[in-house]
Amino acid sequence: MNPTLSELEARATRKSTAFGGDAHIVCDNLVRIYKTEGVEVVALQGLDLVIDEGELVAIVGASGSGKSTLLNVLSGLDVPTAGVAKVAGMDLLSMSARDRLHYRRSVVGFIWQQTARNLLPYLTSRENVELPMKLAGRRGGRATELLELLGVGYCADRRIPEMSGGEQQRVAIAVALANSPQLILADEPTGELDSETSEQVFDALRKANRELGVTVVVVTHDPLVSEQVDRTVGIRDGRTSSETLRREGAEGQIVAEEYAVLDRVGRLQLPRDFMNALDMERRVRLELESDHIGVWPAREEPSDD
Ligand SMILES: Nc1ncnc2c1ncn2[C@@H]1O[C@H](COP(=O)(O)OP(=O)(O)OP(=O)(O)O)[C@@H](O)[C@H]1O
Repeated sequence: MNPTLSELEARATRKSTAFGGDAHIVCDNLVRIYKTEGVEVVALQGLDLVIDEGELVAIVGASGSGKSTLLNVLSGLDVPTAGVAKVAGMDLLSMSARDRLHYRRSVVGFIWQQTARNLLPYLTSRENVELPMKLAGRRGGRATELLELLGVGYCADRRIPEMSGGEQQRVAIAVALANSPQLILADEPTGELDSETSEQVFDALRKANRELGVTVVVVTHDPLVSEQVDRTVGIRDGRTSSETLRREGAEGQIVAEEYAVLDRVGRLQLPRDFMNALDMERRVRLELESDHIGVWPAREEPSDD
C-alpha cells in the first residue's frame, strides 16, 4: 500500500532531524568559499561534524585543509557560505548581530596560538580574566578561583610580559572560561611551546573539560595533544576524512582505532597513502562480501580471500 501524505511528511521530518540530532556541535554539509580579487577558494567543501556535550576533541589536518576556517565559524567570527552550523542549539548562520555578540561573549571561549593575541599586556592576569566578566555585566569574583584551578594562581598579580609562554596560555584558558562558556575552541594552543610546557597547557584544557564539563575542540599539529584525547578528527580538503577513537583496553592500555568517515550518501575518502600504494586513481572496483567491502584498483582482479 502506498504511504499516505502524512506518513511521507512524518518520514521527511524524521530524516531532516536525524543528522546530529541535538548534539552540542552539528556541522552539516558546511561550505565556506572565500572570494579574493575574483578568485574563489573553497575552504570547507561540505564538512560534516557532530560533537557531543562534554567531549574533548582534537582536529588535525595538513596546512590549508580548513581547520582554522572551521574554528572561526564555530566561534561566531566567520559566517559560512552554506550548510548548517549549530552550537548548543544556536544556528550560527541565521543568528542576529545581538545574539552573535552574546554567543561570542558567553557561550564560546577562544584561545589563539599566539600568546600575545589572547591577553592585554598592560593588565595583570587577574584583570585579564575579569575583563570579559565586566564586559558581560558580571562581577569578577571567579577570576582568582579560575587561575588557581589551572595552576597559575601565583601569576594573578603579574602582568603578561612577566610570565612564560606556558603560563600565559594557561591564563588565556582562564580568560576563555571567564563567562562560564559551554564550549572552548583552541587554535594550536601549544604551537609556540616546548613539550613540557605544552603538557601543562594541555592539562589545563583537560581540567576545564573534566572538572567544569566544558566541551573542548582543539586544532593541533602536536601529537602530545592529539594522542591524548578520546577522539581525533582528521580534515582533508575541507571535509572530515578520518577519525581516531581511543579507549582503554582490558589491561589498562590505550587502544587507538582509525576509521574513515562515511557521509550520509556513502562517500568516503580513502587514505592517500593507501591509494598510492596500489596505484588507485579515478576508478576502483568494489565487491560486497558478507562482512566487508573489497576495493581494488580498476584493472586488478579480486584475490581469493
Ligand atoms: N580570509 C581568507 N581569504 C581567502 N582565503 C582564505 C582565507 N582564510 C583561509 N583561506 C584559504 O582557505 C583554505 C583553508 O585555510 P585554513 O586557514 O582554514 O587552513 P588550516 O587547515 O587552518 O591551515 P594551517 O594549518 O596552515 O593554519 C586555504 O586554502 C586558505 O588559503
